[in-house]
Amino acid sequence: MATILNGKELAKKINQKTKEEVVALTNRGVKPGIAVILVGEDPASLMYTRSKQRKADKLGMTSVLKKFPMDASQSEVIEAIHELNVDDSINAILVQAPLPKQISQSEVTEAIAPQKDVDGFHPENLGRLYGNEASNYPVACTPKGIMRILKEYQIPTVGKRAVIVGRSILVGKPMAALLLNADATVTITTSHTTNLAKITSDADIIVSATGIGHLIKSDYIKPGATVIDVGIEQNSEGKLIGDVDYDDIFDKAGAITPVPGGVGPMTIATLMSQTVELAKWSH
Ligand SMILES: Nc1nc2c(c(=O)[nH]1)N[C@@H](CN(C=O)c1ccc(C(=O)N[C@@H](CCC(=O)O)C(=O)O)cc1)CN2
Repeated sequence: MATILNGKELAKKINQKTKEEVVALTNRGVKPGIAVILVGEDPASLMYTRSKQRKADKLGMTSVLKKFPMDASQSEVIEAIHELNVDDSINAILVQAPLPKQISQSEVTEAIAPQKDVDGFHPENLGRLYGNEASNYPVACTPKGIMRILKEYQIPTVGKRAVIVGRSILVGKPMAALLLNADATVTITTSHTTNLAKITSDADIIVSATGIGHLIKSDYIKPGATVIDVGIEQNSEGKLIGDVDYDDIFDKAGAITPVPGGVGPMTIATLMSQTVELAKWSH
């Protein structure tokens, strides 16, 4: 039977610490501030941006939401980013993904000042991550949150085989760098990889981030493997499911993150704690 890696509980602990740090910083005249840019009306994105704002408010930070219609131009969005880049009350800026087709994720990301790039997607910050620089730069929140889960549950990475399914800038690529920096042997695959099950069943740690519901079944894992599920979608019955067929692998895996309550809450908790770090580094 697998150990359940409870991201929701760990996120609560991290949020409590973040709250204390916000109080301490605010008393020193530095109130951390986050700005979220949302383009369009995608229901999931609306929910996530609201939840980021609510959490920031609850933790005592300044929070700003800049909403643009679905047909907004890239230059309008970049203009808003330039204003936030020079706004001293804002330490962290993020543009909610996915974006409509007329807007390039990489161009808007590059417009964000690297020292305010709380998502860690700016090429300068990705370069620092791949260069394994020691500290003081932001890292993508979902992979950083996953590393915190591994640490909390004392899951070793040194010398272990890790297989990542998905190669996005949001999860797959930064996850690979973090695991490499933690001395794991890393393979990046995608849902198109030939003989995917053969590769994943060699892994001590699997991180799946494809958005394909129940892709990872028991024949994809080796006994005792740690399985991290980043996928999230609603099935035909309206139930939230992940990339991993939880019931199918439960007796075979060593540890597993549930959906919901695993990686998702850690993404938001890491976003908040990283906003505080950016505020500290800026002073
Ligand atoms: N600019 C960014 N865009 C997106 C990111 C990101 O890190 N930066 N990640 C995802 C969406 N996301 C945050 O933005 C996110 C997704 C899921 C959760 C979460 O807590 N999920 C819950 C379930 C919630 C539900 O009821 O639907 C869980 O897993 O328990 C938080 C944040 C894409 N865009």
